[in-house]
Amino acid sequence: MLDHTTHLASMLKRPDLLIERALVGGEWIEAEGGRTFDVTNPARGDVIARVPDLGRAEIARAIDAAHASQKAWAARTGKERARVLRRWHDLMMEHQEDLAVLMTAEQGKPLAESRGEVAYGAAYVEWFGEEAKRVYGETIPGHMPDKRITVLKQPIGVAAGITPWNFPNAMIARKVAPALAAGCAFVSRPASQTPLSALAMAKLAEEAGVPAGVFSVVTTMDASGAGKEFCENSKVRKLTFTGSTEVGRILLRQAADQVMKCSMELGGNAPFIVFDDADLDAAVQGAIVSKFRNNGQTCVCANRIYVQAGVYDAFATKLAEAVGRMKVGDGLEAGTDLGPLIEPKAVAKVREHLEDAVAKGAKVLTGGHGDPLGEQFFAPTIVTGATREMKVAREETFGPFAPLFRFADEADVIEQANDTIFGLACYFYARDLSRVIRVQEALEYGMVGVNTGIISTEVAPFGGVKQSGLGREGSRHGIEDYLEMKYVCTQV
Ligand SMILES: NC(=O)C1=CN([C@@H]2O[C@H](COP(=O)(O)OP(=O)(O)OC[C@H]3O[C@@H](n4cnc5c(N)ncnc54)[C@H](OP(=O)(O)O)[C@@H]3O)[C@@H](O)[C@H]2O)C=CC1
Ligand SMILES: O=C(O)[C@H](O)CS(=O)(=O)O
Repeated sequence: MLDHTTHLASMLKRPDLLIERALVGGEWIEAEGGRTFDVTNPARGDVIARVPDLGRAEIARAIDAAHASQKAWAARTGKERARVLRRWHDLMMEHQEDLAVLMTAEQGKPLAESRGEVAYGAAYVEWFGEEAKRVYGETIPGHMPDKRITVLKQPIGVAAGITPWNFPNAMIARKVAPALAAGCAFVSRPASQTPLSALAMAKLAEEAGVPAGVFSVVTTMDASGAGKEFCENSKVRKLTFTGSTEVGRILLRQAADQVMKCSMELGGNAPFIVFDDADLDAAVQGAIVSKFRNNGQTCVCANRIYVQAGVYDAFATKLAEAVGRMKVGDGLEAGTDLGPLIEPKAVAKVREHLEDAVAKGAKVLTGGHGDPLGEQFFAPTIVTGATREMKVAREETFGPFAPLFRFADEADVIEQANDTIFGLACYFYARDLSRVIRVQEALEYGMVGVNTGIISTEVAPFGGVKQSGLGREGSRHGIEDYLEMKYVCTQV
């Protein structure tokens, strides 16, 4: 008899990558008592998988296995760990299509974006495989004739990660890869909406030679329970989280009891600024990719679009024309630019920000309504006349809603752009060199796109300031969060 997985499995070259088990200590297990939760396709609403709903006892078993296997993994040379990570990268790319189909099925993004995300996640694995060979210590000239000083870098031990649904592959790769490269072991708890990508990645990691216990994936509906186990279990020495600032605060409070090392990639409220000397066509393309990638469901999306008065109308017209050409649809269907939002509450957030803006004087230029395809689809929307009194000026929309704010001059827009508790990404378009230097220095953000709307890459330090997070992921800096520094003073 056909079951709920049949249709999706039939789309895969490797149907065994559609996994309904959790990976705990090298074993693929069901939950105690067979408890499961459904994974649904946000475009169609159908159940595509049922995965184990683990409890804290099973999560603790994964942590125990990580603790038991970590020292042997750390004892391998960086070169040996690099070889395993390279193989994992190669397997992810070899199975890019299957991983992309699984991602679109569970998250909804267009297949082309899913393919891109798989390559992006694999790039982090490749990058940190290379970094595994470059964990350098240092020697320091002694402070006394009979003293010798060295500094060692050693893996922190067991790391635990909680990741969101919006990038179900890359957010895991961006954490697991540096951890394994450093010699740590890792327990991953993916978002309940999108566990399939993580489980498939774990299968390929196993095939690449990651030893049993070094990388576990614990699926559970009890996000809070998983977070508490990670923060309270004395075997865990590192917590890494990507998600909302609200949940980040909860985890930081919980982690404080063990003074646990934390990395936090949290919410954003990115300003996208178009000065009157900008290349308007380039700015429109940058706004499209920054605002509508993943249907606006990224922490680095343009959330507020500021346009200088002299080019406001021209920019608005061009942007509306470009947005009008975007196709809303099922991510698995060719030609789709914008899939469904992840769940009904995400559509409700878009409607809330739209209705609030209109009530406070904004005008809908395009969109502003749902889509006949279903309740989780929403038309890409632009409003003009946005002001700082509106909710969208202070809160992350996380959807296809583009408010255009008009500004007078540089000082005006810098003040508005920085008037937020967030500080993750920002973007601006200008061609005057002095202005570019002044503005990039004045914006209070961890990442700045200058004449570009897409900045994410494994070679650069990704992260925010203020309440957008702690630490950096990617680049040569990203591995430091999984290392401890040890100072050795030797009497000679
Ligand atoms: N910085 C970023 O990249 C992201 C930012 N966001 C922001 O967060 C908002 C809400 O999105 P949402 O997905 O709900 O983000 P959340 O922060 O609520 O969820 C992110 C992850 O944290 C888990 N989680 C939720 N509550 C807890 C808890 N108490 N302890 C431990 N883990 C927990 C979630 O589990 P589960 O989903 O299973 O409940 C999920 O895996 C978005 O609108 C956006 O503003 C969201 C995603 C990514
Ligand atoms: O969490 C996110 O939104 C991602 O970090 C954005 S990106 O790294 O894919 O740009």
